[in-house]
Amino acid sequence: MDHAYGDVNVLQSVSLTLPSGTVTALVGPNGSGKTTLLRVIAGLLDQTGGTIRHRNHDVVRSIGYLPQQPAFRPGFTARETLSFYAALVGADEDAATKHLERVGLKEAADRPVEELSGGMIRLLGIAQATIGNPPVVVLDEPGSGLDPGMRVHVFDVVGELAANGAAVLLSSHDLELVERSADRVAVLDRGRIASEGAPTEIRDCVDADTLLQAYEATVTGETGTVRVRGDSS
Ligand SMILES: Nc1ncnc2c1ncn2[C@@H]1O[C@H](COP(=O)(O)OP(=O)(O)OP(=O)(O)O)[C@@H](O)[C@H]1O
Repeated sequence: MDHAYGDVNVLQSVSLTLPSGTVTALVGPNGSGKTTLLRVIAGLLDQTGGTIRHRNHDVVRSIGYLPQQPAFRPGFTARETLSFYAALVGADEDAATKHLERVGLKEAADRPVEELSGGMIRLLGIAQATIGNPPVVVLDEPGSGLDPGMRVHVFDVVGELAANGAAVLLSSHDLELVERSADRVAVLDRGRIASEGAPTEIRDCVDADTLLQAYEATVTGETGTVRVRGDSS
């Protein structure tokens, strides 16, 4: 698939298969197009070329999505917020409570969302993305802003979703955690998939010992500079 913002091509000939029961991690430099790709897959942005095919048609909710910066309407508690989303997808209050517990928000369930920390908001976003058990779950940097313990927990939760049959696609800059937890890795570089496969395959491709080494050998560009495509004027 392709995507362009105006006449700036940001995704070019990206082809990705998300098998059920697996976690695929999308990694790549800042500005490489990860968020754009996740938004296209989630149906929030139109692709300018190509097709997306889903195998599951008979479900109330086909895709769950966590945006990079989740935000919730103030004035409601975490539980009320999630119950609202549960009702939208035909799930009940118990499901909302279960999902809050799963992401570690049991004790914060009755706090208004405006009193939650940034990390807690992300956890609520993950609960929101997974309620109704969508067969495809797309998470934009689910571990960002979380403490190390919580980040590992979130990757464990993601692993459980896959174990229950979901196809999960997440973006992350935490290559160590990705190497440990993801079944498959796709390296996006300047809008193209530069490498894709199991972490061991990505490493073997460039004869690297770690995913980080493989990543450094795969992506182009200088460390410390962000490549910007297009003209903002
Ligand atoms: N709404 C927009 N209009 C125009 N250009 C955009 C828009 N959103 C993103 N871009 C550009 O598209 C490119 C890819 O951005 P994107 O947010 O998809 O990257 P990313 O890989 O998710 O980056 P990061 O790791 O920093 O979150 C960048 O060059 C960015 O400047």
